[in-house]
Amino acid sequence: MLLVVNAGSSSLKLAVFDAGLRQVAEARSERIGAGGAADHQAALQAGLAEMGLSAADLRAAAHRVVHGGADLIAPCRVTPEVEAGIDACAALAPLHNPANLMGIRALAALAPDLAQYASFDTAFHATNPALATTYALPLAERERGLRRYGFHGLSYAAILRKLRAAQDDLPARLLVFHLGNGASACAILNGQSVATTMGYSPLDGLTMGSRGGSLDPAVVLDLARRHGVDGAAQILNRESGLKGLGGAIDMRALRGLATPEAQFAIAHFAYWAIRHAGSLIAAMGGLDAVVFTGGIGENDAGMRAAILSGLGWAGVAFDAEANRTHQLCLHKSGSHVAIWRVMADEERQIAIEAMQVIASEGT
Ligand SMILES: Nc1ncnc2c1ncn2[C@@H]1O[C@H](COP(=O)(O)OP(=O)(O)O)[C@@H](O)[C@H]1O
Ligand SMILES: CC(=O)OP(=O)(O)O
Ligand SMILES: [Mg+2]
Repeated sequence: MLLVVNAGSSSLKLAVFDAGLRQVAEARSERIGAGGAADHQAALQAGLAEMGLSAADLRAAAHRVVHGGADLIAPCRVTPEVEAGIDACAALAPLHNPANLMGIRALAALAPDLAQYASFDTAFHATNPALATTYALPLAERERGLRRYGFHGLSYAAILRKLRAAQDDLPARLLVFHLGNGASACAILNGQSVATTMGYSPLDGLTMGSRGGSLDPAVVLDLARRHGVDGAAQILNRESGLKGLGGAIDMRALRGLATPEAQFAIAHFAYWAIRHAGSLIAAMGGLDAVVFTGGIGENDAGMRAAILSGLGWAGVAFDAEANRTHQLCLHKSGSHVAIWRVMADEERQIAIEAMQVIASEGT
């Protein structure tokens, strides 16, 4: 059996797949270190116990790793070198990579002989052209790896897999919104990522739960001068976005608040999703289909309606009743653009990728 570990900064999602890629168990723990499990190792142990499994039952484990940098662009076995590579990217994804490493190390402590694999959120965007990934910075800075990478790639890859399974032809120009706690959008042209809203780190792009999305770099300089680099990082990663504007990270909580600030935060989220969509549609030279995924994209009909209403100019016409009742197909008949709601499926994607690596090892 294959254990998939999706370790977040304060959460741990586990899923277990059998050799036929059937999901046979899952467990989720939240608020690690803040009222939940004491640490990731305790959460892992509790999760395995909840699923009635011990480390001895497992054939392998596979992890979501958010930032793989320029080198880690394909799923692989976790070796000391790979661990060092993940560690080297930790400063670029401070909410994610340290937690991903904790998951890997916690499991290694429980089961030292277990084969572990990693899949990278950045890998899907390795097809972006240099024009899209290059920051117009001096060569010496670019050579240090300052460039756009993009994230949520496991979710985007899962969407393509599901669309391919459901229909013969992929739409040529596909815009996907992954709207969860972290949020991004991606332009997928002929099945390949060509542009995405996140950049060097998962801070860029859309308004998010506690990250503000795109802003003028001079704002970062100002924050760093006033609060120091660590203080600025704290503000940008944990105190901005919906939390900074509306007082709650969580979209459901924000909708419950119903204050003018909360309303403004929700409107800001939709407005910037539409603005960034315009840029992504331009990068593809038009639009044939839109997909929503992630906790907000899948469940918040009001947010979908707000974003789709702002994309009428691109030929998007949605069926309000289908949207309100969370159908999988949301376009009006006659819409030039198809609109679908697709469940995020990062865990199965990680399992599939790990199985492919295992098969290529011939073990
Ligand atoms: N029914 C719902 N209505 C509005 N927002 C929702 C709903 N269900 C979940 N969400 C939002 O989805 C977000 C979490 O998305 P999710 O993809 O689970 O996050 P993560 O990035 O941590 O995996 C939160 O803002 C949460 O409030
Ligand atoms: C990359 C990223 O932002 O991930 P998440 O949505 O899980 O925070
Ligand atoms: Mg997520």
